[in-house]
Amino acid sequence: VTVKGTQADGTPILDKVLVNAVDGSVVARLPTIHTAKNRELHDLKNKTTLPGTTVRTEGQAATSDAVVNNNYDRLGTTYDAYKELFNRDSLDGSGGKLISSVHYSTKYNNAYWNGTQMVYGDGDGSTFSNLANSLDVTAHELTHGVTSNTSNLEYSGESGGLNEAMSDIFGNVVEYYGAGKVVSDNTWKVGEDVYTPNTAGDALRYMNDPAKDGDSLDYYPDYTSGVDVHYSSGIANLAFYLLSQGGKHPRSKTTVSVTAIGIEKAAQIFYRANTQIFTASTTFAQAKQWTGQAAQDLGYTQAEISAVADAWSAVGVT
Ligand SMILES: O=C(NO)[C@]12CC[C@H](CC1)C2
Ligand SMILES: [Zn+2]
Repeated sequence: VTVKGTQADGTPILDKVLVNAVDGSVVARLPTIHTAKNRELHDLKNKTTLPGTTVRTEGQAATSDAVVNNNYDRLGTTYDAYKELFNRDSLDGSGGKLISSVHYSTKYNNAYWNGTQMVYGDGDGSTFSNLANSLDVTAHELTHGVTSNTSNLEYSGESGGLNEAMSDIFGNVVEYYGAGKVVSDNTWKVGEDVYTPNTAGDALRYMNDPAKDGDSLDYYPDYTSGVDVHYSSGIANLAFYLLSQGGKHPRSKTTVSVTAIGIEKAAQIFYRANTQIFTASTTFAQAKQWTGQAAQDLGYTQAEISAVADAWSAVGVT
């Protein structure tokens, strides 16, 4: 591997060449490895016509807007997590741009992926503080981009719940990575760093006890097609939590006891399933089958493969 140059942000552009050991001649040149994070930040200045004014691109210095700088940094951490944990180079696996627009509308209590880019509201200061400052929200939105480039889980019905769950799951896996690969209560809370700034300890959603938010599902038999995808996601969120940490259903909807395999192995299983096996119409039952397949493909032990099935059984996916 030779260094062919450096990116705008100083990271090396690597050139992989195959060299004849006898005379040193180059036999073959392999594709250049993308190493840039490819960030492109826009300021909507509280309007709604995307993408807004370009205010910071990859390698550019910090601006005078802390929200822009924070989101730029969160995107960097998310890029790094996907590269280090899953060897994924950006949304599309080949260095695709990370386009992010902040200050969307006025007092907007939401953030979303529009099929091409991430969009963040400032929050109203009561329900949410600025959502662009949050690592798990940023990684949640970027993961919608990963999902749209891979399984492309349809954003309705059971696949829609799985789509939202992938974003909650990897949003928190990235938060775990950003915390120095340390699991804490926050690892299982969604949006806790920007949700209700005047109330400590609460969160938008709770992966370890989804029903705690008053709306999310934690048991597949309760699922109906009319349930919002942000609530049916709780079924898969809880399965991921139980697979990572072990234990039983927090509200005793089942008595299945799940053996912990740890968050990183659970993340590898769900990442491989979402990016290599899931289809756009994947159901919860297929998610159970295909996360089990992913664990097998990864060469995990029979006990670990069984733990995957147990985690889904624990949330009523038989
Ligand atoms: O699902 C979402 N975005 O795609 C969110 C998750 C946290 C904010 C509120 C709802 C954004
Ligand atoms: Zn979402």
